[in-house]
Amino acid sequence: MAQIRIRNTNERIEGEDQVLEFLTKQNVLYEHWDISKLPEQLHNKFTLTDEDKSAILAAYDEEIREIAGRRGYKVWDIVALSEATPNLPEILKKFEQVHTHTEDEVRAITAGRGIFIIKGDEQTGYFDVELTVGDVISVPEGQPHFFTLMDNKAIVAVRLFIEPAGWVADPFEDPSFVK
Ligand SMILES: CSCCC(=O)/C(O)=C/O
Ligand SMILES: [Fe+2]
Ligand code: NI
Repeated sequence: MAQIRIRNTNERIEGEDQVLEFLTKQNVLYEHWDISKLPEQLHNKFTLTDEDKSAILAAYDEEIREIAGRRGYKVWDIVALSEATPNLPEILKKFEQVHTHTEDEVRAITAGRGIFIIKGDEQTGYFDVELTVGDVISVPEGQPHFFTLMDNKAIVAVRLFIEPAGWVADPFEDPSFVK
């Protein structure tokens, strides 16, 4: 279950209802998928074969098609990051720049952990969403954010897109943001 840390105040928000209420107020979709649907051998696997990726997409086919139908996503795939990922530092450098997308950024975490740092409303400022397995998040189009890994340095997520071109990030210069 996700936990929130508001960067300006260091306030933490925990608990399903409180996290859902906070993220909903910030226009960030937050849902859950049942992690027990994932074949056990994939629960902590971060270097995935194409068969592994197909098995994850098959395990969650119903959930994928339901959210895709509800929110208009057309394509989906798997992203897996770990210390075994070639060029991980370069990949993370890109993800760790504040950026926006011209469509929702939808991620369903199926293994590991990761943090989305999202620009909230004027009063809130930037907040961390610490995601774990089963968490599903959608950062709305145009909302400034960035992503980084947590201490375990590994994550697997289902990504859903409207645009077949997939992941396109537009850098967002934010003088108000200090890392
Ligand atoms: C685990 S999802 C990788 C991060 C990503 O795709 C993105 O756009 C971050 O903002
Ligand atoms: Fe992004
Ligand atoms: Ni398990």
